[in-house]
Amino acid sequence: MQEFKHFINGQYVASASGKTFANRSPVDNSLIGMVHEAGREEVDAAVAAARAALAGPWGQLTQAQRIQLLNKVAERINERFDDFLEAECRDTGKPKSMASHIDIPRGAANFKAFSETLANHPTEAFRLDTPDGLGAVNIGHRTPKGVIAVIAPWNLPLLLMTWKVGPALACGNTVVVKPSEETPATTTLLGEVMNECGVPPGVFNVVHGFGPNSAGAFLTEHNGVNAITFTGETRTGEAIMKAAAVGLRNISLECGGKNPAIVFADCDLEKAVEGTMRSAFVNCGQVCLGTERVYVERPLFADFVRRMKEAAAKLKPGRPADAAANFGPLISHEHRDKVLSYYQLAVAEGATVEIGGGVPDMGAALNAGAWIEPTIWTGLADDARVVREEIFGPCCHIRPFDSEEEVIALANNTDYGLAAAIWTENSSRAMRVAEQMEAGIVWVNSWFLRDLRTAFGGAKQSGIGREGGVHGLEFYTELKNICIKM
Ligand SMILES: NC(=O)C1=CN([C@@H]2O[C@H](COP(=O)(O)OP(=O)(O)OC[C@H]3O[C@@H](n4cnc5c(N)ncnc54)[C@H](O)[C@@H]3O)[C@@H](O)[C@H]2O)C=CC1
Ligand SMILES: O=C(O)/C=C/C=C(\O)C(=O)O
Repeated sequence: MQEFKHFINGQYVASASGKTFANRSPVDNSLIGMVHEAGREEVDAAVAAARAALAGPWGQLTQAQRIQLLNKVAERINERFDDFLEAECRDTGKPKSMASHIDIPRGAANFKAFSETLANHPTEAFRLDTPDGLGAVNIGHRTPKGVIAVIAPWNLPLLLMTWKVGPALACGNTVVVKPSEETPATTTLLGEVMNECGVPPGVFNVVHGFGPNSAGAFLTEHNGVNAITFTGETRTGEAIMKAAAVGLRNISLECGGKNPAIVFADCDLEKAVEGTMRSAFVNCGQVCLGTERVYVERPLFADFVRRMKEAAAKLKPGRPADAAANFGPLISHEHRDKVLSYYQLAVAEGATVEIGGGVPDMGAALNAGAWIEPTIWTGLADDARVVREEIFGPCCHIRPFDSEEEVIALANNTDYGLAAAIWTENSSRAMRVAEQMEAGIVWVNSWFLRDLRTAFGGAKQSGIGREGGVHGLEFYTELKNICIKM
């Protein structure tokens, strides 16, 4: 049986308390291994190691040397692709066909993308006139923020953790990562890769555990942490913001969404159905960018619903290694209970269940897993809780609309503002509507098409700040202005 230890100062260490918790497979509830739960002692040690590394060899490296090391990390992840794939799919139950195209390649690419941005980013400079005619020059100088706490979720564990660790390290910071208690494996494995690549001890540290009154809270409350970056639920983001208020530490929050897709009658219907299917059901609907509200122009509505039902009926659940499977389980029984409570609520709120709505019979070998049916509803009111709250499961509500003005108002009628997708062949309309979306990311005729140089983050309750490309520099570095009088 596997044992997941903390990774502190370049070494795997057990918890002094001896406290562990079980990591179970969402596929069949079998025991994957035992995870050590960090107490304050381990969090203190990890933060101390990260602080020491800042002042030690890591702090002495040039930017070019750091970038070289991080490129090596990316290459090593690719060399150990199968190890990462196996670990990620065991923890999450997601199909290997998906993780091998999204999670693991992005896990490696995240270390390269930001290094390139950084290497090509110019320094700000302004010349200032002065009364003596000699002038002054202002030069922007960036330094690392210090020790960054990375609090990561379980839905795309390697991808979302490295999306933060890559830029943090490229900017010269050190990190202490707290992966989700549901998915300890790939973050633990990354420790091995860091050692194999010669990243100095203390630069990358990992502590395992839960949120409140456990590793997550101990880390975010720690006064040796200079800034906190988080992806996960909005309410957790609020708790982290409170912790960060003590000592005025910076935060970057990427939180939930209740993302709309808008399908105009002039769209390419096949592409719109294919894209909306992916956005609602990939990763069993556990993607913060995923679509849970679909608005379809009335002439197309019935046909669109029919096609979505047909496509959803063809989704094939199965074990990660099953090459024919394209639909995994939810992350846990606890999360399935939450999603199923929304399935019941939808019926109570008057939905027509077009397909799904329950738990599939997966057979004796898999029935103990956290399997759930892909579900489509129609007929709910705009103020139904199912239409307003983030469910984070494989489900969406489809509603007709009659005009552009109406659908813009409907799409924006949400507390969240992460992403939106617009399907139309009319590019003027696409731009007009995209500009009016209250969201951090808008896709036109696509979904989850990522260019890592672009800004990523949410409006309203979907987060604070932007990461990606040069935008990450604002969070991961301290900008100092040096004014030189001539
Ligand atoms: N990417 C996203 O937007 C994600 C959204 N979610 C949403 O969150 C819901 C709950 O899932 P969870 O995994 O429980 O999300 P969560 O937001 O509670 O957990 C995410 C991370 O934060 C940590 N954490 C929790 N409370 C904390 C605290 N007080 N201080 C510091 N760290 C803390 C967790 O241990 C985990 O590592 C899901 O049902 C879904 O709606 C979950 C995962 C990802
Ligand atoms: O592509 C990225 O960098 C981030 C994607 C984030 C999600 O899909 C998520 O948080 O669910």
